[in-house]
Amino acid sequence: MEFTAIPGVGEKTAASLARLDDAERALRDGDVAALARAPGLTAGRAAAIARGAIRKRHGDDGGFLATSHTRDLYEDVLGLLQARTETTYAEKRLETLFPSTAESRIEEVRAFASEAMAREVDDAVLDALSDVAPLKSPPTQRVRERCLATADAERYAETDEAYPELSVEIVEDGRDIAELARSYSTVVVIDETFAGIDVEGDVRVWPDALDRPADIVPERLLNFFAANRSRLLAAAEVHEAAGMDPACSLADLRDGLSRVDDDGELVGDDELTRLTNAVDDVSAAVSTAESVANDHLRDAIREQDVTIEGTDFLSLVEQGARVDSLLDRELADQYDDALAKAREHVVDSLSLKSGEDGPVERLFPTDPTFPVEHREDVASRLKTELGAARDQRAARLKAELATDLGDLREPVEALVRDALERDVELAVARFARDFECVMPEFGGSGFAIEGGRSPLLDVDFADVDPVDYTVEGVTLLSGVNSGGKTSTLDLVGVVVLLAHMGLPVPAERVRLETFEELHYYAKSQGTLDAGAFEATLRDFADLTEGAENRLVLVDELESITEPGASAKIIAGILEELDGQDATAVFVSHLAGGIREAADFHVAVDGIEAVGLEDGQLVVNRSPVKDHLARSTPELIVEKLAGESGNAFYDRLLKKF
Ligand SMILES: Nc1ncnc2c1ncn2[C@@H]1O[C@H](COP(=O)(O)OP(=O)(O)OP(=O)(O)O)[C@@H](O)[C@H]1O
Repeated sequence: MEFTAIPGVGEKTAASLARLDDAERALRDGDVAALARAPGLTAGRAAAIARGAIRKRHGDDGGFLATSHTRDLYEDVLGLLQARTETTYAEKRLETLFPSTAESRIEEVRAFASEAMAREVDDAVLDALSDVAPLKSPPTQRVRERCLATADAERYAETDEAYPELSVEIVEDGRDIAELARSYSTVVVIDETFAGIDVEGDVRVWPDALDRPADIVPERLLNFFAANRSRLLAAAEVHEAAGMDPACSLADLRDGLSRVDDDGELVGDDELTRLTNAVDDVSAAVSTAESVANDHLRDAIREQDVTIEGTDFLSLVEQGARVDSLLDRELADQYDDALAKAREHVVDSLSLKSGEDGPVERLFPTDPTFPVEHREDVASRLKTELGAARDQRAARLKAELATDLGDLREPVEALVRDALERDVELAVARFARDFECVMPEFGGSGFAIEGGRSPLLDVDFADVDPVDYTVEGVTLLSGVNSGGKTSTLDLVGVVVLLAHMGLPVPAERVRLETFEELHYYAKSQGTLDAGAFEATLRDFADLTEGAENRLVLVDELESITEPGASAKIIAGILEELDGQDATAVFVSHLAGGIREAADFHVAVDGIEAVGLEDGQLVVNRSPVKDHLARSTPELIVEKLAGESGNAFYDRLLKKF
């Protein structure tokens, strides 16, 4: 695949994507986590690239979000979905859902969303999901006790790249290999020519070394699983709690993970623990054994009546305190006992097995001496032999575990991905549940919303009054202050955006046209100066051109300039739109003036106050079709006219 063909992907990003193993799959699935593994790509950029790839696949030019306010509204809608995720992955993945004009794309997401809405939202699943994250690659860890060797300079580079954990050594002959075997516990020679070589030490000739990472560096797999332990266990839990079909045996996964600690070291093997402890305890055991022997001898000497011949006594006096011969003669048996006790202590405290205690025999001098001192070279030999036994066992166990984990390496990617994707589905399911959504139907012209409730209102969703609103063609929306005109435009915008994203909408029923563009203009913050007015007018001039089936939502455009001029401008824009088959809703308090200025019959809908209750307006939130709603001042004057006997209010009311 030509990555540069994706909108927004240049040469540099394409090169980065090419370094991924599974870029095409990741682009197809919108797998932002996998894309973000490409060097230099952030999760946000990965989502943008995934969007570009989707657009390209569906032939969508990406023009739906036509104004900055439309884009803001999309961000708000996306935020509501993202707030219902447990994982950062799902948060980013939701960014690959965008309003599209391509029917195939809308259909694709609708199929996904319909399935998602059927998912049960279970707290245990959400709990487990909060600990799931994309699998990470732990940093390369050097392994110092093993090396690779080759006489072939070409294979050297390849091997060095394949095994960054190990030293790769260039050798010329058997002597070089023997030399390496003295420095490393294990030497793996990768050249066939050395097959059958006979040198001392652990030397293996594996010409297929490049295909055997689990044998050569089992640590790689162990570290990977150790680093991802909590993510993997959480993904396993998600599968169980949600009753999903896991990509690998969860029992095997848990068993494998129980055999390695967080540092990638083996755990759970008693024999390895015994050997590891023995190596660590050799010095302490030997020194305690020495004390045991000396204590025994001291007691024995104390209790012994020593008869000493005159010549011996003379010799002692003349030669200094050499008592060895005396000990030999008088306490030979006791000395043997002392050594036996000392050796026994070493064997017992290190839990040595037969075959491992060879050096222990030679640990103390057999000729009687006092105080007894151990032989350091023998103690160190004991430590080296135990260390070698430990390393061999660890290497064998690591290789066995790496083989078991190796079988799980690929499936766990899918295991975690499936769990993360479930979070995306559950976000959609929770959104649909929280805002009582239905799947909209596409067809006809304009839109028809029944029982729509905006999730963006500043009141609790439970307190939002349902709104019915149908528009075909171009219409003005009039209504009392704070009646809900802006909220109605927001509702229409939200419903249309969600529908074009392929998602369910917060309403009882919705039918709508497949729009090409959504132009939404928010209320301007007040009268503009001449320059700003000109710029705004240019913006609106753009509105009069563009895709035929566009939806235009404009909130109180009149505030940009004085009412008379505003009415004319709005009338002019409406005329253009009316002639182009666009759908448009313009919120305005100037319906009368606009009608007068327009050269076609402008439809006016109205959000009406049905009365005043305790000084508060009681509003029917659903716009009434073809009805110019009375304004708040009119309602208040009417109220005063009815309540007080002052004829002024009656006269005033007639002016409305
Ligand atoms: N459908 C609804 N259900 C419940 N409350 C609503 C609904 N629509 C609007 N409101 C409430 O009315 C307030 C005013 O709504 P909104 O700003 O949409 O009115 P408006 O008609 O645009 O006002 P203005 O004429 O001042 O521009 C909202 O902040 C909200 O509290």
